[in-house]
Formats: sequence, structure tokens, C-alpha cells
Amino acid sequence: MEFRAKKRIKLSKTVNDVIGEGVFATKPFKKGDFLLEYKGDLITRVKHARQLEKEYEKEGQGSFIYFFKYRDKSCCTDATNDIFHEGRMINDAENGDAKQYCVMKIVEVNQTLHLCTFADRDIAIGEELRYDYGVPTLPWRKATQ
Ligand SMILES: C[S@@+](CC[C@H](N)C(=O)[O-])C[C@H]1O[C@@H](n2cnc3c(N)ncnc32)[C@H](O)[C@@H]1O
Repeated sequence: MEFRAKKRIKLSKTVNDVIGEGVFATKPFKKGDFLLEYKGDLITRVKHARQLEKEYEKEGQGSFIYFFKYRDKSCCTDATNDIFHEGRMINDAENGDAKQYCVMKIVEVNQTLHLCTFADRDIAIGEELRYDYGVPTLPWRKATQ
């Protein structure tokens, strides 16, 4: 199963040279609306995901692995090869930051986990979607965006 938007409503485009690309709303959203799924391969062995991360790094490939906990179990979704899904292109903004427009939630459907982003406030056309990656030590958080 895949969560799909009814029509193409998000657009991936460059934010700046440091951040790279991001996802921007091309239609308005209401708080609570479903936005995008972070689509990829679910990995339940975190050790395996860490190895994959190293391999991607060695190959000079960007890594798009989202680590999360569900019912006390650590898992992750690897979207590195899912180049056509924009869910993996959403950038980070700390909770409470003015740029944090959405939240990532884990949705279980038929015993399968889906990482889904939802609007955390009303979103206007042209606003960049960002959620809190949940990692306080991220290097860019110290810099002014
Ligand atoms: C999942 S990707 C998001 C898409 C990415 N911007 C791109 O063009 O491929 C995560 C990467 O985006 C960049 N990034 C995300 N949020 C950022 C932020 N607030 N400030 C600076 N860089 C950010 C970092 O390089 C991070 O490793």
C-alpha cells in the first residue's frame, strides 16, 4: 500500500546551495492534511542500515535513511533508491521553528509501517515543507538558515 496525494501537489526545487533541494507546496493545505509518504525499503536491522550508510558514503551517493522507533523497536526506512518519491526531499526544521510546517508520523496499515508527513499548520502555496528530523546534534542547527 502507498499513501498517494490525489494529484501532484508538491514540487521539489532548490532552496539554496547549502541545503540543496526542498519540497514546496503547490496548493494550500489545512492543518492535519496528509502531505507525503517517506517511501522506501523498511529495514528492521539497524546494524544493516548503518553498513548501507557507509557503502553509500563510499560510493559518493547521498544517503536517505530515516531512523525511527516503533513500539520500542528501532527500525528505519531507506529511500536512497526511491528517486521518484519526493517524501525523502523534505528538509529539517527544529520543532517550534517558524519553518517547521509539518510532522512525520508512523502509520501502521495491515501490519506495515508507513512514514507519513502531515501539515502541522495551515500551509500556503509556495511555502517549503519541513519537519523536525528529531536529531538535536545536526550540524546545520547551529548555523542561521
Ligand atoms: C533527506 S535530505 C533532504 C533533501 C536535500 N536537501 C537534498 O537536496 O537532497 C537531508 C539533507 O538535506 C540537508 N538539509 C536538510 N535540512 C537542512 C537544514 N535545515 N539546513 C541545512 N541542510 C539541511 C542536509 O544535507 C541533509 O543531510
